[in-house]
Amino acid sequence: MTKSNVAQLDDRLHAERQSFDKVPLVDLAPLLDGSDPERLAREIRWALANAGFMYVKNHGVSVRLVDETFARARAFFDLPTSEKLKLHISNSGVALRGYIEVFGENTNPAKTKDLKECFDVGPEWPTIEGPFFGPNQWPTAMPEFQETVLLYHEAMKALSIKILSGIALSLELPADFFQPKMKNPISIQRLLHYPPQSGVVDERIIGIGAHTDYGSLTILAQDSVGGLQVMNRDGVWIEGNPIPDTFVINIGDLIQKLTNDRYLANLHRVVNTSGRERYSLAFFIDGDCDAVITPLDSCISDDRPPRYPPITCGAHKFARFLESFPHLQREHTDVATQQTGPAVL
Ligand SMILES: O=C(O)CCC(=O)C(=O)O
Ligand SMILES: [Fe+2]
Repeated sequence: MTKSNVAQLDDRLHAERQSFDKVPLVDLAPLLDGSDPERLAREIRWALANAGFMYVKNHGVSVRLVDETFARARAFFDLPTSEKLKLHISNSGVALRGYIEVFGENTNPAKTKDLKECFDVGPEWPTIEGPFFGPNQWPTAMPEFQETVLLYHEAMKALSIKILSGIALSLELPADFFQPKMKNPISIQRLLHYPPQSGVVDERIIGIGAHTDYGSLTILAQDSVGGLQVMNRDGVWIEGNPIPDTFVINIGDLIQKLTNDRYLANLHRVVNTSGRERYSLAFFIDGDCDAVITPLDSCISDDRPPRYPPITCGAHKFARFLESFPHLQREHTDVATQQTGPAVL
């Protein structure tokens, strides 16, 4: 555990939380087999209100698929940089798909540069329809890479729908609450590689800078190396050490807004001082591009008026991307804010 020198929860967010010294672990079996969804809802409620993070076990995703996706990711990042740069995200026009080199995206740009490289894929979409829907870029010499990554992305989408049903129950909403706002949701499957840092770590360069995630839900698979850290209410970084056969789940800004701060989109970062290469697979899902997020009635009271104005998923997400992608700052397009008939979340 390390005391933060980077960022703190603001006072309003800080005051309402209970502290934790390890990220809670939640068994998804009672949700998936229907045996005790209420107990699960209570566990999710505690985890998301206080940590914004939880490990999940008994998630039903094949270990083989996870292992295979890690193997494909390693093979991809082992390609020469010149090959990877041919698939650079800036080549995909306004669609945010492809390769991002070390320091190419900085998640906490005022404080740190990100010592990571990554590759982003989304739902297959033949034409460019804005930043979140467009054709993917693929390494043509690796057809098995495309096949496995798309399968993994589908498995994550299916799991996210189940977890979101548990989150809905934890908020005393119907299990299918999120469904009408997720007809064609924004989702990104990201593969990440963190080179190790050795010697004296320059605090201005770390694997991924302190940040909150932008969307609704993130499902993270990490290898055995470690380095993920999550902030508790006292400003202490808690290690999110790898636990075999689990995923790390966290919520992003959109669920914090939806719950009027009852649930926390928490700060996290990666520092890889293990001496080994670290790989992770991060899946992000939001709502439909035009779904409007507005605080739930059940999270509003006289003492707690709405803290967030309504915003569409697409507009929020694109604004956050603009902060962290230098190439977007150069070629800014406001296509994400074009909307068609908003659905209210
Ligand atoms: O690689 C990890 O462990 C965390 C990645 C992450 O926080 C992100 O991509 O938003
Ligand atoms: Fe993150």
